[in-house]
Amino acid sequence: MDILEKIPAACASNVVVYLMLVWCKAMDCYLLPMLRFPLLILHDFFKRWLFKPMTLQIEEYHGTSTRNKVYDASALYLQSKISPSTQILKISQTWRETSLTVNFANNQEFDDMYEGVQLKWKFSSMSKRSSSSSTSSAFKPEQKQYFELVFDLQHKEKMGGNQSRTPATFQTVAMEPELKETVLEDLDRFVKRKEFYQSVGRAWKRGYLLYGPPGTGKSSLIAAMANHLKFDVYDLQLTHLKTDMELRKIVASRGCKIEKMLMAAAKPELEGNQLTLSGLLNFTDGLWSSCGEERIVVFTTNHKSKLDPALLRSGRMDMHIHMSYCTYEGFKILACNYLRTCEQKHPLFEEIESLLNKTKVTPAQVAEQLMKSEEAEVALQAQQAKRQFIQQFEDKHVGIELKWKLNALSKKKEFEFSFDVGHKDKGEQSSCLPYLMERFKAMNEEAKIVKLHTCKLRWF
Ligand SMILES: Nc1ncnc2c1ncn2[C@@H]1O[C@H](COP(=O)(O)OP(=O)(O)OP(=O)(O)O)[C@@H](O)[C@H]1O
Repeated sequence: MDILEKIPAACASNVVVYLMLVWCKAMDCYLLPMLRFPLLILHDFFKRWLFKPMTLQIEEYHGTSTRNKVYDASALYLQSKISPSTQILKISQTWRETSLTVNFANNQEFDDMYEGVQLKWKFSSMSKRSSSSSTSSAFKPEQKQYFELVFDLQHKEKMGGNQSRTPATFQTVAMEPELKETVLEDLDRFVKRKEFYQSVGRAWKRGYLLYGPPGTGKSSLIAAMANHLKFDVYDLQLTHLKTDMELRKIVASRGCKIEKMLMAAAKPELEGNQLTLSGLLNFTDGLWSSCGEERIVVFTTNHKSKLDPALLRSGRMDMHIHMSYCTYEGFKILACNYLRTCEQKHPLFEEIESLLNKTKVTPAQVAEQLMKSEEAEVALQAQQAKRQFIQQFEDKHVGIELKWKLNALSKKKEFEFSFDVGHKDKGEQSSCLPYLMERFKAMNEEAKIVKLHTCKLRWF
């Protein structure tokens, strides 16, 4: 009886196994091949839908004649990607060459992978129209060659596509606390006021001018501003641009691709390049009107006085921020950054405060000293010692404005003394020594410990 009951169950399980085998066979032989095509289309569709490309363009030349190091490094790297399976290559050999030169062919592509991110490289080369009217002897490449590196936008941070995000923040930038507060408030007010700008019929944009000597933190402040607002920075070295056309192209090609952009444009003095004032004004004004999102432009210069007032007027440069030499307040921030002496006041601070009041030293110079040791004591002593040995002063003598710098750290213990070249006759070397010796006497004690070897004249 028991056996009779089990027979239908065994048959049923056999049938199920048989049906499964038939199903698998059918899937393998008929259904999967039939589904493959629609599945591929679906896969492609979703991939394309989800894939937002980010392209890094790496040109061979920066400006007109300076080679781009990133291009050379990319070319070297991609040489290693040439394999027996590479389908196209450009081969050449001149009469003088003994071996073949292998190069990339136009539009040649390479697939690549970086930390799990799918990459595509593309090489492009195009002939440039040579301007026969040009009389300049400067080197001008006949081919424009560049690589494009494409990856999904979502991997931008990993790929370092956001060049702007340096670690500087408002907390780490050494500047006067009130000025820092004013800049922060101004930025926050600006980003909150989209409707306000619309209601008064103005483009939603703000311009800042950062001016001051090299190494006072202008670039650091730009990074801090971008990090605070989570904006992308587009860095533009105006001295590298040769024509207004190049500037216009930048606005047209890149300007609007970056949402929430902070454009940092360095050195708008227009000295030594062919950009014109109207080109620069069109650029700043055009940048706003061509793009809908909020825009911030920060110009940086070491010489505000050399800028045209038209560029400085409110509406173009709304806020002018003077970045100056290191004050005691700034020093405390740097000491906190580098030595973590944020809460406590080190016994050497008082002496350093009085030395900072007497000398001009940039935050970059202070930071360099503080980096020399992780030990607060050692770094602060180095700081104090350096302040005693490097001193810069400005002075006036027989109606001439003078700058002098005493550097007892350099091997020769030299003393630099400079004045405008127009006063060359009055300031000749023979008369500068007695003048300086007299000034030494009037100086603080630290200056006296330096033995004067040379009086080096520099024209500026
Ligand atoms: N105010 C500052 N606060 C914090 N760090 C600073 C400051 N100024 C300079 N530094 C340090 O010195 C380095 C150089 O400074 P930075 O490039 O910001 O100066 P800069 O004023 O932009 O100079 P340049 O006019 O030559 O472009 C920075 O990387 C930073 O480490």
